[in-house]
Amino acid sequence: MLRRLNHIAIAVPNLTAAATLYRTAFAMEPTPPQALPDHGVTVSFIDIGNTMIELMEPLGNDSPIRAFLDKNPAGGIHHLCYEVDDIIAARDHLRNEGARILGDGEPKIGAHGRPVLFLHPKDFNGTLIELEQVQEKCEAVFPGKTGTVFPANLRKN
Ligand SMILES: CC[C@@H](C(=O)O)C(=O)SCCNC(=O)CCNC(=O)[C@H](O)C(C)(C)COP(=O)(O)OP(=O)(O)OC[C@H]1O[C@@H](n2cnc3c(N)ncnc32)[C@H](O)[C@@H]1OP(=O)(O)O
Ligand SMILES: [Co+2]
Repeated sequence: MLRRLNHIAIAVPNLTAAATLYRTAFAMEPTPPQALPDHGVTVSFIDIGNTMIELMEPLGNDSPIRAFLDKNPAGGIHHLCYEVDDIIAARDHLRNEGARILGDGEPKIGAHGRPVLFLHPKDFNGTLIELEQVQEKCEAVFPGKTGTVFPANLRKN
């Protein structure tokens, strides 16, 4: 079911400081900050070739990463994002296997303009998992919305 690792997400208390760290320490250029109010985060991505790093800062009072940062004030690895061919088929299979799908169970458009879902970390060895549908099937899940917010420099397919 799983294809490539799309990104590793790191929750950070300050996105500007984290971007500066990656720029100076690793000579990598993060994408400009992208505010995603529907997800309660502001993100920057760093393409390292075989995957991406997602730096995330809380946005708004109800940010889903707020409690995580309260427990890890300096930041930390927050989730892994795997690509899948068909997010609805993956969700239904995982639900049948007993996994909890977070939120209302319906995919939302993620940072790359593709449908995403999250799986409860307690069902996956303490690891929060994001599933992201690969580009070619997006149109079937969200007609007309494919690629609307996906930065051209991060398109893989
Ligand atoms: C930018 C868009 C998108 C993309 O396209 O890339 C994103 O990445 S958005 C990223 C942010 N969005 C989300 O994380 C959505 C899904 N997350 C959630 O629904 C919640 O964060 C959560 C996973 C249900 C946790 O809820 P929270 O209220 O923060 O904590 P709880 O107390 O309910 O946690 C229960 C339990 O789980 C442990 N936990 C929490 N977060 C993580 C984590 N990231 N990794 C591993 N474990 C985690 C938490 O410690 C609790 O454990 P116990 O203390 O043992 O009870
Ligand atoms: Co993510």
